[in-house]
Amino acid sequence: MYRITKEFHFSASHQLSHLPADHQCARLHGHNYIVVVELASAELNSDGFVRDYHELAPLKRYIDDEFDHRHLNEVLGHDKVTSEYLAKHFYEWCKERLPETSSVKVSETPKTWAEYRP
Ligand SMILES: Nc1nc2c(c(=O)[nH]1)N=C([C@H](O)[C@H](O)COP(=O)(O)OP(=O)(O)OP(=O)(O)O)CN2
Ligand SMILES: [Zn+2]
Repeated sequence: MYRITKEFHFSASHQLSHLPADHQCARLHGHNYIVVVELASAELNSDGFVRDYHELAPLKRYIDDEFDHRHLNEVLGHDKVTSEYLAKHFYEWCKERLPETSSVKVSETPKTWAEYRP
């Protein structure tokens, strides 16, 4: 199996309002998010690619237009804007457009990663 990844960055605010009021993440705050999309295939295409990295450009546009410098509770329309939910959201967006999508990882801080891999 061949696997490729590409990384995307955005900055956004969120508020995990469902958490107890004394939890730090119940307060409005922000992160410099990193999204890593993985694509997998048993075969390479005639160019020797799983998929040309350039074909992930629509994801960059989607992130820049809809997520960068925005409030994620508004973007996703709910308050459980965790990295787990974001990973699933980006996985589903990519899978619809790029069937080789195999997982998405999201980082909120230099020490944390959440992955969605069905
Ligand atoms: N499983 C998850 N746990 C938490 C998430 C999440 O998305 N998934 N999110 C948060 C907060 O939004 C935020 O990311 C805080 O993370 P945390 O690592 O607790 O923050 P710190 O940088 O302050 O951690 P320290 O290492 O303690 O300084 C919380 N949990
Ligand atoms: Zn947070």
